[in-house]
Amino acid sequence: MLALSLASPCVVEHHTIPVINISTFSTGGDAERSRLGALWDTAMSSAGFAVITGHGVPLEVINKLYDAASQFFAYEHEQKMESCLNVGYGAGGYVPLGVEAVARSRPEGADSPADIVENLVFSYGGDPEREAVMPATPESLQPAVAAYWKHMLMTLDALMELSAVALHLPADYFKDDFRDPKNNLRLAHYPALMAHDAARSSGALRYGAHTDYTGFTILRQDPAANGLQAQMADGEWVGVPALADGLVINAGDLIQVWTNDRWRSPPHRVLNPPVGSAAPARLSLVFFTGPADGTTIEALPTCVDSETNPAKYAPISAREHLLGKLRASNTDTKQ
Ligand SMILES: O=C(O)CCC(=O)C(=O)O
Ligand SMILES: [Fe+2]
Repeated sequence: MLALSLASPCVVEHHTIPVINISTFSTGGDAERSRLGALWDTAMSSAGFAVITGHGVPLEVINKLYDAASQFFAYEHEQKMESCLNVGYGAGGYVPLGVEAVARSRPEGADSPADIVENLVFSYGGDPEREAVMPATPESLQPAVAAYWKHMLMTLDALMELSAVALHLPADYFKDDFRDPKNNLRLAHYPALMAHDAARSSGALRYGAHTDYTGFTILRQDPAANGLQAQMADGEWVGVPALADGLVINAGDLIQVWTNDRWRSPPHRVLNPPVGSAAPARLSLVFFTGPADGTTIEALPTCVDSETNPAKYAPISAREHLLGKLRASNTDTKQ
């Protein structure tokens, strides 16, 4: 089917990102669960991206985090830097503009400029005792992170069960590996851009082309400012719809390795709005997920066959894999 690009109205796209309503997965009978599983398998095998609706995360929970994060990013630079660990992206806390260059995580992007983004990152559910940094203000931030995280865990459980059904594995196949999952919440603020902003003419993107490193990413794309594009297997870049009631899901590298290339970890990027017109700020709520650190990632039993489809990757622990990616993607790689 042909569809007009969201990013550029002049470009005709040959692919589209599937939108899947998963509301009947938990309550439906076997036939309905298999139907959704088949849709999921097709989405992850082709685009590696889908937009889910009917996910059950209340809009109020999403909006509270969006509002609290917006308040944080509106603070003066000095105040935000009080939450910065100065160790690059990956350790938690505030990461100012100029530090992250995500495209450097791929060999073809080794010389990429820094992304036009600042981040606030959490790794432990917003628990002030465990987070490396939990900003004291705005006061609404900590409870908003904790509530959002709780709903992300429920969404993650549903996605892993849906994936098991899609791959013809027992529905609880991933339960043990996700009892103590390794998740991160990245609040990503792409500042408003002036019509002829210097960063834009230097070739920098809001977020350079990359793949995500671990399991599924659950992304709340700003409904007021799209810009996310996914790359299809034939090289075409396709706009990912920013639906107010949708969550964008994409498979990360560990999913591709785990499924022995049955599912794709697709490159994706956040384009700048066209030069010449001012662009509003954009705020993404990005929840990266993955199995427990010690999980060995090797071809799932339904994705490998010693004769017809041998394993393509050497086994690797989830932790080793993530550390390698993080080392490559900070502008100061010594950190
Ligand atoms: O902000 C977005 O839309 C995408 C962010 C992203 O790709 C990421 O955080 O890995
Ligand atoms: Fe990403």
